[in-house]
Amino acid sequence: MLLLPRPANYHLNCQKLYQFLVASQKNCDRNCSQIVSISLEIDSIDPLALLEKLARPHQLNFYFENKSKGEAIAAIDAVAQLQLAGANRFHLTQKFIRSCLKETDIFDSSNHTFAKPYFFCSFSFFSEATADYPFPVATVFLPRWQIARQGDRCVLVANLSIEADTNIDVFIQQLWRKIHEITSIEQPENEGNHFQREFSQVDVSSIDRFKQAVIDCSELIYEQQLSKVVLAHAIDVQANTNFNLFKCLNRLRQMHPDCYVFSTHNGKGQNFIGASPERLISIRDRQLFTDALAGSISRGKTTAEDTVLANQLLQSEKERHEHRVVIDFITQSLQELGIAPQLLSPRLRRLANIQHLWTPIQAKVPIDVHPLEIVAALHPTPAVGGVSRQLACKKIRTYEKFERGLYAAPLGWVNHQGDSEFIVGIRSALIDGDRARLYAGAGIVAGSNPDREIAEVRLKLQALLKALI
Ligand SMILES: C=C(O[C@@H]1C=C(C(=O)O)C=C[C@H]1O)C(=O)O
Repeated sequence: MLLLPRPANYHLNCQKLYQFLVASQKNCDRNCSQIVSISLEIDSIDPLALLEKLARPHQLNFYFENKSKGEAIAAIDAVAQLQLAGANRFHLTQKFIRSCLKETDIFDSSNHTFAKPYFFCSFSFFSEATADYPFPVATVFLPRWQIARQGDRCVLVANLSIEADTNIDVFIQQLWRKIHEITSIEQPENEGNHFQREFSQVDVSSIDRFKQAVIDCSELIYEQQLSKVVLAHAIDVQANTNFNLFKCLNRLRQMHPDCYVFSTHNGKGQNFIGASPERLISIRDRQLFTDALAGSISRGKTTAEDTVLANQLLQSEKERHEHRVVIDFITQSLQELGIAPQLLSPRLRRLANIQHLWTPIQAKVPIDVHPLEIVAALHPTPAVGGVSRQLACKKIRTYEKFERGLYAAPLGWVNHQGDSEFIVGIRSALIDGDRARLYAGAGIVAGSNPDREIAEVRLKLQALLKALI
């Protein structure tokens, strides 16, 4: 007997759902449960507003938005999750996804791109992290609640566990209640003026240390031991009140509409957030897109100044070399996986405060190559690591006196049919109550100048800081 009426603003055939649940329950043994993934179209709501309303401190969550593409997705709480340490993390994540899908029955009444099971993943830059870093080296989860908006269409996915003795009437009743809660969420009012918090800021290690590292690495490059290494810098910000994550994310998406705004929560109180311009992979129907993004210059204050700077960037030997190294690495890594990449024409990626050299790369993915195999092969590209990869990573460990953690690492999702989207977690911060650690880096190649590299890093950090305070 269903106690709550079915809300009018979504479309679901109750009888079919009932039959699906009964059939799915038959797949449960006495001692094991089955996951049911139920998707339905609902009236358009803001996934960030839902995240704000439903996120709980002890639960995992994930948020991803690209405003210019009109796509946003929030994933809240986990029905299945895996947290890993160690080198085989991409492969083990892939195995986890496969075994989870085997135990999942799918009911989709929406036919929406973001329907059916999606797995949300975050990885750290290195395959080992210091013990006190708050995120594991790999996290993957199938969310209990997922809401996604694409254009003006919105889909809700509930991934729930069903057991042999689950009462299906009660199950459906609880589902209705939750859907009712979700669909009655009020949209937040548009934030007015920036609320200016008081804060102090310190460099995690000194600027002189960063500049010395640039000089030392330049020598290694001169000696041809390395051809590129990306060195990062971090600042610690202490505010007078806790950071309001949702306001920060809202500002990030307004200030950087053409970036991927992201946030992931570890279920223990810390969030890793940012606005990244860099896509590691995007796969839809086996069509892969990836970005070579490296080589930077600031934006001009006037159109004329902006054009002068853009031309300077396009013509700089040093910046072009820094960019070329990334293209070569991506091309070769994809070829080694049996994928034939096609380079699109090089262009500028113009962001609010900075512009980059950008070459989009596309390819067809063979049926037997999983998105996480591509992530494993590409990470870290020389846009955030260096060449040779192994030596560059060793030097990064030597020169950077802080844990990179999730900074510059892959973060994204894989779905039930092998579509996927991963970005590189740059222009990012680790938020912990009233404290934030902000990260940014710059590529060092032959001809790099320590003062200019630190200026570039500061430019990137300032853009992020502006959204947080
Ligand atoms: C490493 C970062 O950015 C990378 C470095 C760039 C450069 O040095 O020109 C440009 C884009 C990114 O590939 C960062 O923002 O932290």
